[in-house]
Amino acid sequence: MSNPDLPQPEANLIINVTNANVSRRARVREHVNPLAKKYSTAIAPPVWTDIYADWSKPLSLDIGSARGRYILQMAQLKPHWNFLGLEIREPLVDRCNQVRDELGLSNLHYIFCNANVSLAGLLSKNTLHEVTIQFPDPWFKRRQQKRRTVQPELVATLAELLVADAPVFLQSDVYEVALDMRATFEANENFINLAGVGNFADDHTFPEHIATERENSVISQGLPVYRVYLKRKPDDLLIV
Ligand SMILES: C[S@@+](CC[C@H](N)C(=O)[O-])C[C@H]1O[C@@H](n2cnc3c(N)ncnc32)[C@H](O)[C@@H]1O
Repeated sequence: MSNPDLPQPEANLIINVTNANVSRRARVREHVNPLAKKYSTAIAPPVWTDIYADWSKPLSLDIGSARGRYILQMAQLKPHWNFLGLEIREPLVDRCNQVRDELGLSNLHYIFCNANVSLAGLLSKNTLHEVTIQFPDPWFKRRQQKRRTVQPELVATLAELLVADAPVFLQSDVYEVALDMRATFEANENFINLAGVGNFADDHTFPEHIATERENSVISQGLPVYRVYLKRKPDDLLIV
């Protein structure tokens, strides 16, 4: 596997991500353990109306936003939406918000936090319109799998925060991780796998998608990507 922190091919880059702001890369650790004590405290939610120019726009959440390029581009492609990235490596978040400011984007924000600890307290119920979890850290060893981002508690939180019919898009190049993410969402009765239970999604099922950094790297190496596309059930079918 290539190191996602190294510069990756940018064949699909169509949006304003200048060489200047791409090349000033923050130095960061490759992985952090989300179960470490220093990541165990939930952060206080910001005042959202201070963060976004228009908080009434639909909100798209990217969990594990890393260097932030995916939502940086999506925020420019879809100015009628707000975009939020959650990332556990603080220097990346600082750099992302700096780039956001340089580009003057008022519909984009990144927060340093452990999503597994902080997400539940960050947003109110039914305020989230879309979520993406793309190429999460794989944590291959069995004893380390509790460190994976997609856990039943996170999925239950998302079921509460998402609006009815909101899309959920998951991707991984690691088959076991994709299976695990799919099974964890399918085990929660508030989500429907649009490809049918036990299936992965076809290639381009998620609307208006721009490839992430990791996705570009994997595709350029000719490796497979496993995708899961789900929807949060309508409210009248919600199980609480
Ligand atoms: C392999 S990178 C994928 C980056 C990006 N989504 C992409 O597709 O290019 C996974 C990211 O998730 C972050 N991460 C891991 N656990 C996290 C957690 N509990 N909360 C927030 N971010 C987390 C990691 O620091 C890393 O930046």
